[in-house]
Amino acid sequence: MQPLLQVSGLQKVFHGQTSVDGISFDMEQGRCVALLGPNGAGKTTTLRMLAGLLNPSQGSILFEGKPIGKDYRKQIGYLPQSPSFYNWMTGEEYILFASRLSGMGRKESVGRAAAVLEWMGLQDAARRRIGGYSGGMKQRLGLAQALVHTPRLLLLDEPVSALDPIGRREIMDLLREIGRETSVIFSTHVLHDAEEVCDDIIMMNRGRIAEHGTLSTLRAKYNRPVITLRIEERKEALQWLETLNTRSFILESRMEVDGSVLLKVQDMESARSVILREAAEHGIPLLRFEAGSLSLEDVFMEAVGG
Ligand SMILES: Nc1ncnc2c1ncn2[C@@H]1O[C@H](COP(=O)(O)OP(=O)(O)OP(=O)(O)O)[C@@H](O)[C@H]1O
Repeated sequence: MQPLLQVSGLQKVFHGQTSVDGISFDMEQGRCVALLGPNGAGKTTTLRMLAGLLNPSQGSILFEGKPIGKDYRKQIGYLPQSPSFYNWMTGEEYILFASRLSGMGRKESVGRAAAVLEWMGLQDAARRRIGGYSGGMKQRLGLAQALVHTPRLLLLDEPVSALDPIGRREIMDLLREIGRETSVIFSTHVLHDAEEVCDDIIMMNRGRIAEHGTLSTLRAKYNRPVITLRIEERKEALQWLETLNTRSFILESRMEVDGSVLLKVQDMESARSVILREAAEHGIPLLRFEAGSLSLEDVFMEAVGG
């Protein structure tokens, strides 16, 4: 099947500074893709190029196999990071305005605006001025605006980052629903949000793709055994921990915020038996011993060099 989107060597340079540095990826129809990365990674710039709002310095974007052209804007819905609204308009007027801008006829606009406002839970507020909406309501209105013309691809720039926990939950629940009906790319710097709604993750850092794959392939790829250990802070125990760090079966160790030590090990079975045997022999007061594997959070931190 032909990918919905084929991005190849996409680059954006602003005043000699490269913000997006030759990224390439394909996106299948019906997928939800999270563009995940820290501040300044190039997510907004990428989304603006994908939305056709910014010309790439180099590279190409093919939508259903064709270069993006005049009609492309009708195929996509875009919600910018900080959408601005006309506060004097009512929600309904704004959505009708957005639908007309996207080329829909008057009659069709009216029906579709009502449907999308209801879907976003704004039917009761539809005749109120946007100036009186909460942050969460404005974001739902932004989603309604992006969805009103039934786009084939929805591009959402950090749709939950400015919201309080309740607003965030509302939008995340809606995103999961929307993802069942439409292909979605949304940017976030929060891994948990990406995991919650998306099938695929593109990890960006410094304008490049650091990792790309489905959640399960990324988890499998980085499925390295780790042991988390916490001991009572006694001199002999701490000395033992220091010697442990120098052993060849430990690939890497890191202190966690709660005082635990996270040990990436070569082989779980042998590492576990050595550590437990030595702890028993030396009478090390273990407070925590946990055998597991790297979380996607660790993968993300590794990929972005955190
Ligand atoms: N219009 C512009 N002119 C000059 N530099 C820009 C412009 N837009 C973005 N940049 C720069 O490009 C880099 C990437 O910015 P971008 O906003 O795409 O990152 P981001 O991943 O979306 O980050 P954030 O989460 O902070 O929004 C940054 O260094 C930014 O300063």
